Amino acid sequence: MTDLPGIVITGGSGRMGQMLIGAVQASDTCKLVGVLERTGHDWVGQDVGVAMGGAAVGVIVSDDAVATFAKAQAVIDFTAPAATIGFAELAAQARAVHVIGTTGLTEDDIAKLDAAARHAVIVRAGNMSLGVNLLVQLTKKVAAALDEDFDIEVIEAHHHHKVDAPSGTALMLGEAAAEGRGVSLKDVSDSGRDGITGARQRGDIGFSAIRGGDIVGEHDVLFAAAGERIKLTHIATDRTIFARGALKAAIWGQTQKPGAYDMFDVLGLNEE
Ligand SMILES: NC(=O)c1ccc[n+]([C@@H]2O[C@H](COP(=O)([O-])OP(=O)(O)OC[C@H]3O[C@@H](n4cnc5c(N)ncnc54)[C@H](O)[C@@H]3O)[C@@H](O)[C@H]2O)c1
Ligand SMILES: O=C(O)C1=N[C@H](C(=O)O)CCC1
Repeated sequence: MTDLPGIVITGGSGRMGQMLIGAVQASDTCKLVGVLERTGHDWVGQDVGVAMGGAAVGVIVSDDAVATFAKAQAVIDFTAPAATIGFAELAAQARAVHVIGTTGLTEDDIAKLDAAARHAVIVRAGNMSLGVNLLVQLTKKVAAALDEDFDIEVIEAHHHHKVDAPSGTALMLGEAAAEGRGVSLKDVSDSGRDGITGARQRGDIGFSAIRGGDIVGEHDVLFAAAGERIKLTHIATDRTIFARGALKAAIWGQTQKPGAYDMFDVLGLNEE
């Protein structure tokens, strides 16, 4: 039991943080060694089991990343971009695998993570579920099979607390569609339409975001042509699908060399 990889969960009180704590506690492949929250949060200093409304589990929520990461073989991080960038350097110093689910990262943020991955194992994905990662592959294949007579639109829906758009998943799907078409998403991306936008440009990949209620996460990739439409869909109804993928990544990362990885690597979905 004591040889199991020790996991630290950052942002422990969050929607994903609580889901991840539950998943680690229920797992027989890893153990919970630390939980981090931001300074000033009312969970800091409390036993995490008690903070979550149950019995004490012997793990006190901390706001000291250096001391907490020192106990970890893996840090699972679903927080916010600024926090994640800081954690990457500290996880690398602690030689802990850094599993990143945080979305809304800029190109500059990703460059910083790639720099940290020269010395550390980092697994990052905008969506850690098996279903979405399969959908990404399907999207690439369908986009490669169709020409620009088919307009590609990525439509996503999430709960009303979500702060970033397009979602990390929508961007993964858009990247896959662009790759299938042999173009760069940067050159064809069309998001945030409002007002007199002009007609749709042939070859563009469009994004639309819906925010409402408690929607966990829904994604459609629409291929629309004259006379026919194809729609690929993923619907998440339970956040455990993301936690399951993140735990898998944390365990998988234990045997990898430093580098920047994604869930395709973890799930063995990379094509030859
Ligand atoms: N990749 C995936 O599969 C996946 C799935 C779900 C959510 N997400 C992403 O995960 C992130 C979190 O989502 P959520 O719904 O759990 O959000 P949330 O707001 O419920 O939780 C975020 C938590 O991070 C904490 N936090 C922020 N800064 C911190 C810091 N410096 N130190 C410690 N803790 C800090 C907050 O206090 C909060 O508890 C978002 O970016 C979301 O898009 C990714
Ligand atoms: O709830 C969220 O926030 C989610 N974020 C990820 C994204 O941005 O795609 C994955 C789905 C849930």
